[in-house]
Amino acid sequence: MSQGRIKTAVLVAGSWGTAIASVLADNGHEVWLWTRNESQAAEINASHRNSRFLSDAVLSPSIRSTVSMEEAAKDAAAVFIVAPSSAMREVAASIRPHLGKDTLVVHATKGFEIGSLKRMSEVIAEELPAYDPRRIVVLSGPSHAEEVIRRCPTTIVVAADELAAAESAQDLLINSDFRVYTNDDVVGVEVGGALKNIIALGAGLSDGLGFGDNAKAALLTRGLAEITRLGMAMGGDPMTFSGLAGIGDLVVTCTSRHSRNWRAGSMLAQGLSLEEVLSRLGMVVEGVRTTQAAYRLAMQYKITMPITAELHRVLFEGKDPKTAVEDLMERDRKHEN
Ligand SMILES: NC(=O)c1ccc[n+]([C@@H]2O[C@H](COP(=O)([O-])OP(=O)(O)OC[C@H]3O[C@@H](n4cnc5c(N)ncnc54)[C@H](O)[C@@H]3O)[C@@H](O)[C@H]2O)c1
Ligand SMILES: O=P(O)(O)OC[C@H](O)CO
Repeated sequence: MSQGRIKTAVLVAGSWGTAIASVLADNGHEVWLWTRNESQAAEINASHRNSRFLSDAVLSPSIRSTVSMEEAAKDAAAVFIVAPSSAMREVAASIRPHLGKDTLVVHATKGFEIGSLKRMSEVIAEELPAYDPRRIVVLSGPSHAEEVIRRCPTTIVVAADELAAAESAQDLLINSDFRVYTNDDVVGVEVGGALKNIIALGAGLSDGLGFGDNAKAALLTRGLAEITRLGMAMGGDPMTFSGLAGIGDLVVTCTSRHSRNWRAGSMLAQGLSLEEVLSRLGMVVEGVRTTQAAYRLAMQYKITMPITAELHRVLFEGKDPKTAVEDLMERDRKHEN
């Protein structure tokens, strides 16, 4: 069922927010793209470009950018929060005064809050206490902004406890280039989307070290096993990890040249420090913080996550990546399942 043209707000104007704004504009909706950066808003409005994050793309002239949260979110029928996980609490809190009772809230962020280990929908629910948490929608799946903005065929999933909310998000976003499935497993979709970034960092490291295709297939397969173990312990449906937010996103992030997580891993393999890698990329690499969060979640839920644990040692304890792979290969013999 079509909702006709509605006012939408997209927060913030990074790579993924800009790509989602473009899908909404293509579908004929009124789009307000919020950023805290005045020169970025001016560039989007004057030249229809977001040169820092999607340098080759020309944006729809119907996308309007603003630094005013009130202008973006007031009377919006749907608000899409596409902030880095580190900024989620701050951005969600800043919408509170402007959010209508019936506004649809969708988030597309892949990560956990590092201090509390909460999922993003839990953080949003805390910051928007008057909003029905069953209507918070999570958007995830294999989707690089660089391809969505070129209208390459892409499939994603939107999940909410209340299926009607997920269907409203599906209705707003779906078109012939962007196929949107619904799901009711919020936990599985959020956890799958967050944890795949850890494995993508590992895949980049493995590729950077020249370990070849067998090693990468092993990382994806055994990575999916540990994602599924933790995801199920947190309450996710095992089937979700065979879907778009699980294996789908794992494949694209571990194999695409667009992936910042994969690129960060391959740069670490060249001997760059984590600080150098993050400064050279200049965009969010969620897998770094997610490795910290998942390492602690694995202890909390008493789940074995050997790849995550080794990556934690490489990223934060100065372990040599080659030694980490050797240690993974020399673990005690195991039964596959
Ligand atoms: N890029 C993709 O293809 C893609 C696809 C799917 C999901 N995601 C997810 O979307 C989220 C955002 O990633 P991105 O790729 O758009 O990141 P990005 O690095 O391209 O942009 C991040 C933006 O957030 C802004 N920002 C940072 N802290 C802020 C704060 N406190 N307040 C306001 N704005 C702030 C930055 O200025 C920047 O504009 C991540 O969780 C990522 O995993 C990204
Ligand atoms: O570029 P990455 O590694 O942050 O991945 C982006 C998306 O999550 C891919 O689905």
